[in-house]
Amino acid sequence: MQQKRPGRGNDQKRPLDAVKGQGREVRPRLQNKTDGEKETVKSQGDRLRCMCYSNSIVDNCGKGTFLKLKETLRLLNLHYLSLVKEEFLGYTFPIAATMLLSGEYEDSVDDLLEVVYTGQGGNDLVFNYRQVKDQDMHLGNLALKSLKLVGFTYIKSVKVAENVILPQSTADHGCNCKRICTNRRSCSCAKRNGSDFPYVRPRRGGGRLIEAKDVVFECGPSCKCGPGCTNRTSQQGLKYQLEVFRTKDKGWALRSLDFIPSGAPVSEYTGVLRRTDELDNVYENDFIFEIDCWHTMNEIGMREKRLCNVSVSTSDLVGMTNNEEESEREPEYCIDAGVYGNVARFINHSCEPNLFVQCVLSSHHDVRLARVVLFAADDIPPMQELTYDYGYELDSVVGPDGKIKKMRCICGTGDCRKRLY
Ligand SMILES: C[S@@+](CC[C@H](N)C(=O)[O-])C[C@H]1O[C@@H](n2cnc3c(N)ncnc32)[C@H](O)[C@@H]1O
Repeated sequence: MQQKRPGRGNDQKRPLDAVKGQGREVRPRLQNKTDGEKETVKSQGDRLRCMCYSNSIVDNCGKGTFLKLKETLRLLNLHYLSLVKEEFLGYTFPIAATMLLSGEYEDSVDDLLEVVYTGQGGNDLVFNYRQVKDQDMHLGNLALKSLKLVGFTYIKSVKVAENVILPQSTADHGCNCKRICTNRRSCSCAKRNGSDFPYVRPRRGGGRLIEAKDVVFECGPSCKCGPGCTNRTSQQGLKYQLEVFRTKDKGWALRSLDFIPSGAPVSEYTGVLRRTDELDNVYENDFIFEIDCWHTMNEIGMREKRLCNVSVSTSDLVGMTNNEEESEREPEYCIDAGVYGNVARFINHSCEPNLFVQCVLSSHHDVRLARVVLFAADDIPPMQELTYDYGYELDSVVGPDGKIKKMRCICGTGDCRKRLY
């Protein structure tokens, strides 16, 4: 039996009643090497990668400034940790709360949006700053280790595996509108969405999805409209300042520092677009998202169709099958965010989520390879954990021993189903 992985599941039970933000996030990567009792971090090659808040980073500052800042931040950290002692009960200290870039490592790279953090120590500070030995697992490196960070590389858009061929965008996929699509009668992309635009118009505070749909057809590379077209909303990157934070019992999680209005796109789920059958014997990857758009549209398994009054014309779609046996099979493709991914990989499950999953087609019309985008299901106040319903079918997850695996859900909501799978 194949392992069922998160897909759109039951989140479509939450219709968007009425559809009523630039951020970067901190996520360092640490690759530990065990060398007998002593752990080391190889500085060169095994790089630590992170996305950072600009105000957490002081780059290339003079040595005096650097030391002063370091001390200030050390005190701030101590103060901060004493305030949040409760929250960090059970943690091994030190905990990395801030990361400083000193510009004193030969392999430091900072291209403004993305910083490659190369750890602490092992460089020749007196002579030429070159890396002369492996870094030890102490000081800042130890602080990162205590957060049990697992290595992954941040990618803003999906990476396609070598054996997956993404259909080319052709002229008949595109509309002929100029600059911004506004006429729902003449825009061919609007027509595919049931002769209307899926997003609220710009003059009404655009960029929010009006209702959850089986699939949203956005404008893409073959369209004549420009990048600012509202019908490209989910392609416009992160709008809200998102923060990866540590929970007491669910590991890492995601929240927003900004208010997010209902219907706003929060993040695409990025990772490597793979064939699902390649992952049949993979049991230790919690970051696989099955693209089950077609299955949801056809209520296959326990999936429920979207509550929308416009059905998608199948002539606009490719990748479907009329063969019952084939259609009952598990989704053919998935997004694997185990090694490459973005903030979305940190979003936990909730039985009463504040996000929902929306399949979006923009550069092609193959539903099996649709983009997976998370939208706000409600108005979400700042600092509230962001969650979606993983939609696992109970008893569908099997371990390497062939036995059904069960996982307790600890979302803590009133309607909690008590089991994740
Ligand atoms: C995609 S990851 C989410 C981020 C994860 N918390 C982390 O630390 O990287 C999914 C994993 O998070 C945990 N998780 C998420 N939601 C949960 C929930 N409601 N109850 C229990 N565990 C949950 C489970 O271990 C699950 O396999």
